[in-house]
Amino acid sequence: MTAQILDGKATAAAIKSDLTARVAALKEKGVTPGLGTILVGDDPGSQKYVAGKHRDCAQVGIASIQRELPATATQEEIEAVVRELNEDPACTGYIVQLPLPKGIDENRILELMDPAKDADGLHPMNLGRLVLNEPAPLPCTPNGILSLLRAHGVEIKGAEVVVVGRGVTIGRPMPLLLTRRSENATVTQCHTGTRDLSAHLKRADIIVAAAGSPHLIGAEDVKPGAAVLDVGVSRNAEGKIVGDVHPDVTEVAGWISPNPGGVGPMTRAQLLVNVVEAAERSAG
Ligand SMILES: Nc1nc(=O)c2c([nH]1)NC[C@@H]1CN(c3ccc(C(=O)N[C@@H](CCC(=O)O)C(=O)O)cc3)C=[N+]21
Repeated sequence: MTAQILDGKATAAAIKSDLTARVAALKEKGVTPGLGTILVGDDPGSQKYVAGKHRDCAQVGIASIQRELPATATQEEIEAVVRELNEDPACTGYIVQLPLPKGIDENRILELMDPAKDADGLHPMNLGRLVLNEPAPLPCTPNGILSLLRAHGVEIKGAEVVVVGRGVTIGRPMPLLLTRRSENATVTQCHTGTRDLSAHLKRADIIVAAAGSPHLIGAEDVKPGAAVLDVGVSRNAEGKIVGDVHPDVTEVAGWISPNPGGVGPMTRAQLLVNVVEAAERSAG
């Protein structure tokens, strides 16, 4: 058996085409959504992701507001830019590209953001709302994963889902989204402290691999027919993306997200969704 592709590129393109119409409708009401990005330092990966986000914005008609600071920027300098975007009416949503350089208090920066402009869904207020089942912008990668599964008709309701990883952007919020009544999945969260990862993986109908550990998951770990989402982004010596999922998994899985071309484009599409929804809320 060869797994069917969870095509993030195509699904993201469909989301963007829907957003293009919504942005046009907002503009007729006199509202232009604007996405701000704060990029600190010169990590080539981060520069590439941020550039991709602005390319997406141009495609759907969202204005771009780019702020770049050197790797030597101080906590105060970064906070000043956060305050500036909080005040800027042209900026309807923004993100602080993570990770920030060593020595910067990331959580303090995130707390300073206006939660109404939090395009990533990572502000503590919005993560709290997610825990409390209140409406809030949702974290982009977990929400992008759900959109990708839905778009391909993969059943989430009642599924056994194993999430590998406990990072703030994916691993921690992912189970919160999956266990809402609207999704009704059963979730096992695995991490580096898990005793027998393979035993958990073998039971999964859906695997979300967000450990950042190259080729952690092999064909022998996967139940035939399972849906496997490869969220890992490690890089090899040539700078090419190496996922958490070994290529052999294609032979046993029912569904697999390519990497690149799977979850990455969905993350970016979901970011645009958050920006447009925030602008629609403020337009009434
Ligand atoms: N505040 C914040 N929000 C984020 O959402 C955030 C972040 N910080 N820090 C880093 C991670 C990583 N991330 C990716 C987004 C898109 C692709 C993406 O589109 N990847 C392309 C390939 C790009 C390539 O070839 O390098 C793909 O998978 O097809 C990848 C990774 C967002 N992140």
